Amino acid sequence: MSQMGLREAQMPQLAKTSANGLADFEPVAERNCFVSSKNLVMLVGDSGVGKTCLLVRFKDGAFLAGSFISTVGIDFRNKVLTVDGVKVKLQIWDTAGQERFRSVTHAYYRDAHALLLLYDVTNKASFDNIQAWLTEIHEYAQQDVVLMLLGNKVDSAQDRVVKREDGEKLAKEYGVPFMETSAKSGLNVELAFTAIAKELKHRSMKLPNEPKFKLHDYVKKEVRGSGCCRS
Ligand SMILES: Nc1nc2c(ncn2[C@@H]2O[C@H](COP(=O)(O)OP(=O)(O)OP(=O)(O)O)[C@@H](O)[C@H]2O)c(=O)[nH]1
Repeated sequence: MSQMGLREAQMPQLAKTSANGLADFEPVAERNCFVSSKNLVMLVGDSGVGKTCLLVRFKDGAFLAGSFISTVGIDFRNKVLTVDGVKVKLQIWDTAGQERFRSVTHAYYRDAHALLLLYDVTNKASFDNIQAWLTEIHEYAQQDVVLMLLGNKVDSAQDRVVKREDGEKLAKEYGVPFMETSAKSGLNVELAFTAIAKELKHRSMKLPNEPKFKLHDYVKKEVRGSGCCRS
C-alpha cells in the first residue's frame, strides 16, 4: 500500500488508540445511524493482493494506480453505509500482508467482528496461502467472526492463474462466502462490504421481526466477469 500507510514511528500510537478506542464505537444515539462497537472489519491476505486498494476503492471510489507501497503495521478508515434504510458505520482495518508484520496483525484479530480474506487471482502463491491464513484466523480471531473470501484483481483477465472454480471450491470446503472483486474497476467491492455490513447489523440489532439475513445467499448478487471495462 499506500498513501495512507503508517510510518513505523506512528504504530505504537495507533495500537494505543485501537486498544482504548473501542469505546468510540460503543452504540450511540446518532440519528438514523447505527454505530456499534461490533462493526470492526479487518482486511487480511498476502502482501500485494490489493487490500489497501480495495479499501480505497470502497472509501473514496478511486484506484491507487502506480507504484506499490506496502502497508506498515496497520491502518484504518471509517465508512458509513446505508443498509436497508439504516446507516451502519464500519471501522475498517487494513493490515500489512508482509510476514514481518504478522505479530502486529495477530494482536488485532481478537477485536475484529468481520474479516475479508483476500487473494490475488493473478498470483497462485497468494491463493495457496489461504489455508495458512484460515489456520491463523482460527487460532486468533473470535469464533463467530464473519468471514468472506475474496479473489481480487479479476480485471486482469489475461494474467489470471487462479480459476474462479478453484476459489469457489476452497470457499465451499471451509463454508465461507466467496466473491471475485476488482479494486481497479470496482467490481463487487461495494457489494462485499455491504454484505458484511448487513450481517453485522443483523447480528447486533437482533430485530425480532426482521427475517434472518443470509450472507451466503446475498453474495449470489455478485456480478461475474472481469469487470475490465467499468472504469
Ligand atoms: N489490476 C489490478 N491491480 C490491483 C488491484 N488491486 C490492487 N492492485 C495493485 O496491486 C498492488 C498491490 O496493491 P495493495 O492494495 O497495495 O496491496 P496490499 O494487499 O495492501 O499489500 P500490503 O500492504 O503489502 O499488504 C498495487 O500495485 C495495486 O495497484 C486490482 O483489483 N486490479
